Amino acid sequence: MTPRLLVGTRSSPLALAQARTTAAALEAAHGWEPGSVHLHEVRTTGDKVQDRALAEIGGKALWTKELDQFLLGGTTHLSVHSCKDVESERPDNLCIAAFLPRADVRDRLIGAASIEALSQGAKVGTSSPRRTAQLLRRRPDLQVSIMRGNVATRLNHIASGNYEATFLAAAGLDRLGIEEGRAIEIDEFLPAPGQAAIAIECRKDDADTRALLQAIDDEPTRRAVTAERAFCRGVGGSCHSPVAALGLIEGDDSLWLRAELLSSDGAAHVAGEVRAAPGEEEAAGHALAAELLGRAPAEIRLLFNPA
Ligand SMILES: NCc1[nH]cc(CCC(=O)O)c1CC(=O)O
Repeated sequence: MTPRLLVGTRSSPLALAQARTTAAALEAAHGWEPGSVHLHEVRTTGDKVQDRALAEIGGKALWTKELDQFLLGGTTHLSVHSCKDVESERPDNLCIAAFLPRADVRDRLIGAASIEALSQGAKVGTSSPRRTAQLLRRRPDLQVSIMRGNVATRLNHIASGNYEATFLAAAGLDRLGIEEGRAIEIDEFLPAPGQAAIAIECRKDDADTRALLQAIDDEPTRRAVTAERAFCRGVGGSCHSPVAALGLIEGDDSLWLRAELLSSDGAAHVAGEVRAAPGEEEAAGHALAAELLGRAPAEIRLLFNPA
């Protein structure tokens, strides 16, 4: 069977699960035979480098560059990404044409019943500057060291005692059918911008694919993530910055955006919130970014590069 569409995806188990979900959503929305959307697996820079903190590599577009090349070269029609891993500044000729309905936005703590229950000075593994800062803010005694690899690798590190605990996104664990860990409430650990959302990109000038993707776009997720990403762009943040943001749609249809910036060791912290009417998400994200940067002490400001 000739594929209707070719979907670019990374080949980690989580990426493949997300790509299959996307393919199934497209097939269902358009009444296509199951299996008519095909996957094209792509290895990204982020997949190739396993031994260093990604922040150390410092490169941009670690999880997207190679997928973009297949998309822009016309091999694939669309790319499926964990929205959290998609830089807030993207190539001009690409667009996020659909978001799948967002999953559980919380982080789960693996290896301990709660943050308080971690032993004094425990070694906690994560490569996320946000999780590191949020954790040290509550538990400055802990020793945070870099932990990388896919979800299974990270769980193995805990099982084998290399680290006492780690954090993983509930969304990723759920998509892999893994029940381990305790969810940390968002008041305690505000998630990363875009966490738990799946972003589907295509070429801006590919009207056919855009129309097909329009059918599976989830409006509440789009509104929330648009505000979170605008906030992130406004502060000049990346996956290397201790930044958190979460939008929620409220009963009156307004968007409630909460965000925080931290210093690397969590000692300094600024947080704020804003509400936005439909269509104002982008502006609200930018306004909150300016407000928080304006209030942030120097040790936070130096971590960000506002435009
Ligand atoms: N940075 C890696 C990454 N990108 C997306 C997810 C999980 C799924 C999601 O947030 O959508 C993860 C792993 C994790 O943070 O546990």
